[in-house]
Amino acid sequence: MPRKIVIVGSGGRLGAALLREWRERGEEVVGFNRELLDLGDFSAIRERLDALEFDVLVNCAAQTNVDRCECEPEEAFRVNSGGVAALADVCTRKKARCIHISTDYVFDGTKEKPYTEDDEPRPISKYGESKLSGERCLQAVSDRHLIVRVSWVFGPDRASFVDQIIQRALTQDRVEAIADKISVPTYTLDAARLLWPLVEQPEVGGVMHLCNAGECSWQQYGQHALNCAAALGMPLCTQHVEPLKLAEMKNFVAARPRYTPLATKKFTGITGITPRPWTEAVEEYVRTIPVGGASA
Ligand SMILES: NC(=O)C1=CN([C@@H]2O[C@H](COP(=O)(O)OP(=O)(O)OC[C@H]3O[C@@H](n4cnc5c(N)ncnc54)[C@H](OP(=O)(O)O)[C@@H]3O)[C@@H](O)[C@H]2O)C=CC1
Ligand SMILES: Cc1cn([C@H]2C[C@H](O)[C@@H](COP(=O)(O)OP(=O)(O)O[C@H]3O[C@@H](C)C(=O)[C@@H](O)[C@H]3O)O2)c(=O)[nH]c1=O
Repeated sequence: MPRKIVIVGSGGRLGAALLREWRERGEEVVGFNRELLDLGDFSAIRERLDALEFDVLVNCAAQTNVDRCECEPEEAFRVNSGGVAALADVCTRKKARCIHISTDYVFDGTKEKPYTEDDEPRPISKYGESKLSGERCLQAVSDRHLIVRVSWVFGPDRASFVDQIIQRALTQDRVEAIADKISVPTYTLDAARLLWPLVEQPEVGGVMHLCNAGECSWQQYGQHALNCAAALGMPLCTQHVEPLKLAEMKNFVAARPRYTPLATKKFTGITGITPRPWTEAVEEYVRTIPVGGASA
């Protein structure tokens, strides 16, 4: 029987990539962007989705502005937790599977080895708390549903740290990034390829970590992006990313965890696939950016 897939958050960085990539594979995929479906409007969620037939719903929508979540926790919980509960309810009633995207920010970052799915989440920001609460809403209704935690998402559908750092180096002599905060980038086009086997395995539920391989600081991530841009002949004003300390980021409202690489052993055990290194993914992505500069 052909699968019908709904993507919620199809206007975002990850959701837009999943919609396009999976449609290109010939899959039947319907997307809801924020205009079509507001996650804070629980009755609209019921009305829109009850009227649709689908087998799998992938939720990529979230309030992802970490500092805004800290200042507006009610909105953060309404969208990142209440909205997820409403989606889970619709999916459970329709006997559809919900694949919900979550984050490395559910962890406090005090560990010294990559976080596994068995590690206890302990968020240190309202964003992290609201995302963990969303996970728990999903887990409360059915263990058929799947939570996929990703980290440092980048890709062609919305500018992110890679684009910002290249843009800065194209216009400024000095570029800085935080050197004492470590995680793993996740390329949206790789995520589209890697998530597909999980869509095809309805028996896989619970929590799963998924990101590219390796780990880096924000400075190393930015430095690699600049190395790739320089190798492509982009007219950079500087090719070096200077180190900053997390404690120096006085404009950050929310606390950020220091060390949140995600271990992907469980994913590899289930699918037989090892994600490629983040360095290769960044290199491929930077090649797609026009030589004149990154998108805004
Ligand atoms: N970005 C990252 O580095 C990381 C992201 N994640 C998680 O991955 C997922 C995808 O993130 P990503 O694609 O990068 O983020 P984006 O911010 O690009 O996408 C999120 C989408 O959700 C939409 N949205 C926000 N509020 C609402 C609402 N009330 N109702 C409906 N839609 C809403 C946004 O709308 P609009 O287009 O109007 O902004 C946006 O299109 C999220 O669950 C996020 O928590 C996890 C780890 C890292
Ligand atoms: C990394 C960095 C960011 N910034 C700025 C850029 C941006 O405006 C602001 C916050 O940066 P980021 O958005 O990259 O960082 P942050 O908001 O912490 O990003 C998070 O997003 C959420 C959705 C997640 O789930 C996390 O995994 C993580 O990717 O700080 C710097 O000025 N210097 C830096 O070195």
